[in-house]
Amino acid sequence: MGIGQHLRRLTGGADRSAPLVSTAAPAVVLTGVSHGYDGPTVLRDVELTVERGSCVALLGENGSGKSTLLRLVAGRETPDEGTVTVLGRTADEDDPAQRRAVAAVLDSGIGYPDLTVREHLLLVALAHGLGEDAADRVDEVLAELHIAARADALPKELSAGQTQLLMLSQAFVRPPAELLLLDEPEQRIDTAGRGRIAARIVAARAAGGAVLFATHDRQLAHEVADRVLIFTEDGSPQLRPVSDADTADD
Ligand SMILES: Nc1ncnc2c1ncn2[C@@H]1O[C@H](COP(=O)(O)OP(=O)(O)OP(=O)(O)O)[C@@H](O)[C@H]1O
Repeated sequence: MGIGQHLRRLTGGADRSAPLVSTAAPAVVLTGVSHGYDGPTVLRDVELTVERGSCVALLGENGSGKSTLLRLVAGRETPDEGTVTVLGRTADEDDPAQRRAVAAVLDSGIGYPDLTVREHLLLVALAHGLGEDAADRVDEVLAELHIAARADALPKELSAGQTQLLMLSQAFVRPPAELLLLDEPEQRIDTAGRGRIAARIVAARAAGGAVLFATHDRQLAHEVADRVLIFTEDGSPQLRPVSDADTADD
């Protein structure tokens, strides 16, 4: 399938008449959120507000619930109890207004095995309305994240780190997101690449976006976040200033 067909499938059903996302509401509000799967409760009575222009790093050991919280905010899961609102609306990844406002990189699955790196990014740029500026924007992001040399490669031809860079590039090639959700963006990325990702997160905040990201890299948290949400075994993460990042078990 070519990029044109993918684009028609991606945008064909979009509801362009959807009301604009509220400009006054905080980027994210969790109220009394509890959630679990088949076993013990993973998140318990979570309260969290993330304002626009701020960045919260989610810290905690493996299995403590960081990805679960991100999926709830992305509207990919519905909490067992409580409410999750994004820009004033109930979190829902199928809400067209939220699809425009939220950029989420939560897993490493590449969407289109038959599209090259450049075509992936072009598809995202066009789907977000960049029109005739799309190709230039793609070139900028390819250069900025140092993957231009692999622009014509298919996903199966990429290294693990290059795959991660492609995933992250999709969040940066579109117009600045009002909310950026990243699950361990640093994974499989070399030191220089981590610096470039840190710069991108800082730029997203400076443009007025909110950022929520899970990480095992406390240094990255110190560089880009203003607060940390420290996950513990009891499922009730604690919000702290970023200066407390080193108290997390991770
Ligand atoms: N789809 C699922 N079905 C059942 N249990 C799940 C599912 N997803 C996550 N879990 C469980 O929920 C708990 C929290 O998982 P989660 O992925 O949120 O942790 P995490 O903090 O992101 O971990 P890591 O640092 O390893 O990525 C774990 O015990 C995990 O096994």
